[in-house]
Amino acid sequence: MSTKIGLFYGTQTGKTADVAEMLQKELGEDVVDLHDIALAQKEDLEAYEYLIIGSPTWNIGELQSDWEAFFPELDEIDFSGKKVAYFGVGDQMGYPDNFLDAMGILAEKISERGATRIGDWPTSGYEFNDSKALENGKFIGLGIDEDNQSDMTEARIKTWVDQIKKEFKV
Ligand SMILES: Cc1cc2nc3c(=O)[nH]c(=O)nc-3n(C[C@H](O)[C@H](O)[C@H](O)COP(=O)(O)O)c2cc1C
Repeated sequence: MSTKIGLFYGTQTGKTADVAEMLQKELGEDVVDLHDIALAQKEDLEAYEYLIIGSPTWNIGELQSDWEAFFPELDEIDFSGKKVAYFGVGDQMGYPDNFLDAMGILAEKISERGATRIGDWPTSGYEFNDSKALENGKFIGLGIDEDNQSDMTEARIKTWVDQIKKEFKV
């Protein structure tokens, strides 16, 4: 089992890939392996005890298409004993009723398969109506909005990385 963190992301127009790279830089290139889910196999996820999962939301409340294609395979992975953190990329002004839904859809499935979730994130500083990524009044992972709040991305990443470092104990 690798002691590194496996970061798996999907992206349509590159924004989630950019955020994935920023997270890797902040956590350390020797600590994080980046994987585009479009090219990943289930064995790639199985190899890590610590995972970060990232997806933008597309088509009003849907997973990004490569995550959608991979989604049935999640049912074949045993996530018990794995710690998983999530980040979502979305547009709170354009899609206020479905902000970051994909992050919630992935976390629900992966938690169902036995994973321990880390990396909750406050909703203050965002304006939206509803999201599938909410639990007990918090986001279940980091929320990034490159369409409306790109100036906040760097600080959000820094704060979240400090937090998950402690929660992962890396
Ligand atoms: C047709 C369309 C539908 C979208 N639907 C949502 C949505 O339901 N919720 C959301 O938060 N963002 C939504 N977005 C915004 C994207 O998630 C956002 O632009 C994101 O940065 C794209 O990431 P990517 O470049 O990694 O694909 C949508 C964008 C488009 C163009």
